Amino acid sequence: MALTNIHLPIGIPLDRFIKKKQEDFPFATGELSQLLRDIALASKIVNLEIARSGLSGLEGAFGTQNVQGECQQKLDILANKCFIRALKRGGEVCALISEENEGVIDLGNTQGKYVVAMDPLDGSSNIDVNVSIGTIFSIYRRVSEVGGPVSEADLLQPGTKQVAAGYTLYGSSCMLVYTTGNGVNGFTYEPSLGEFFLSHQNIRIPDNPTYYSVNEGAYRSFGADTKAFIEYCKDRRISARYIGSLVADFHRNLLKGGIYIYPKTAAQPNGKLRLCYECNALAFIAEQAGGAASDGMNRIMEIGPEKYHQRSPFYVGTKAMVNEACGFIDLGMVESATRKMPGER
Ligand SMILES: O=P(O)(O)OC[C@H]1O[C@](O)(COP(=O)(O)O)[C@@H](O)[C@@H]1O
Ligand SMILES: [Mg+2]
Ligand SMILES: [Mg+2]
Repeated sequence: MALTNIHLPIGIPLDRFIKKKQEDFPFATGELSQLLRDIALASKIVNLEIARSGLSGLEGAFGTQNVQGECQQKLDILANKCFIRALKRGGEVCALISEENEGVIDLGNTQGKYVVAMDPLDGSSNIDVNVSIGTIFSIYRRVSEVGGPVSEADLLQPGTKQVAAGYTLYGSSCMLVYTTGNGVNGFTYEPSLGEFFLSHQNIRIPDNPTYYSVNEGAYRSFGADTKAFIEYCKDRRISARYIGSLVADFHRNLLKGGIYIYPKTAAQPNGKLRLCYECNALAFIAEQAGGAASDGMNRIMEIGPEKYHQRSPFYVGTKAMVNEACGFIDLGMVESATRKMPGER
């Protein structure tokens, strides 16, 4: 029986939901379930630190740069430490890659079956201004021998090999949204009980796009195809929304319908976002919710990563919109701003 047909009551605690879902896999041994709980635990701690960062002196820059030359914020560093510590102590993860670390973080858990790629804090430019930010994670089964050394191949797997992925959104409420390949579910954090509860069951992205999200401040550096697609969205009176936190922009479009775009530009020929710990996880969620994700030419999850921090242009959201955006790129037509959809008068 298809898993998505099993309706668990709204409000079920995350722990019970994970347990129930595990029961559907007779051969499951519980490691992935425990790993998801470890991520939920770290998310609760980070959520608390974000909420009081204005009082605890955790706002502002840490004074260091990450491998991408970006100034690391204190909360980038804190979130990174929280997740690394929770995954190390959880024991299920042997190694991970993080936006905030150049190389592989070997957790010393040689018996760990899983590896993780994570963006511990997404939307860093919004940290100090009380705008929604998030954490993004992708989980893979290691390909090297359990008990042996971690290999580069463990961390450079295509998105199609994800066994689970998701994000935590630190916004007006804290939410954890994830998939294990059987639909997408969202859990809202209840601070007074210290627990996540099922609030958004079997999320499906609406087919009808309500929003398009792109940083139009960079419009002049976009290619003709991207400009044409934006004009096309305006022609269709689709509303523009751009928070500048990928997780928050993605989450809105996931619930309301729409597309998030971070295209290649003259200055960033591969775009800005990172394939391994930003694009792949959201692509998995989008596809599991009936949407799509592309780099403009290829399905994001089929791209074989060559480097931990490699960037990729990113088009994600409502399937028809992503296909349309790719259509503009295909044809690379300048005049496509007036192009009509097939069958559209
Ligand atoms: O300011 P820009 O160029 O629009 O970039 C905003 C994008 O960069 C990001 O902040 C990159 O992520 P990090 O904050 O994790 O580095 C995304 O969250 C966001 O969508
Ligand atoms: Mg990010
Ligand atoms: Mg980040």
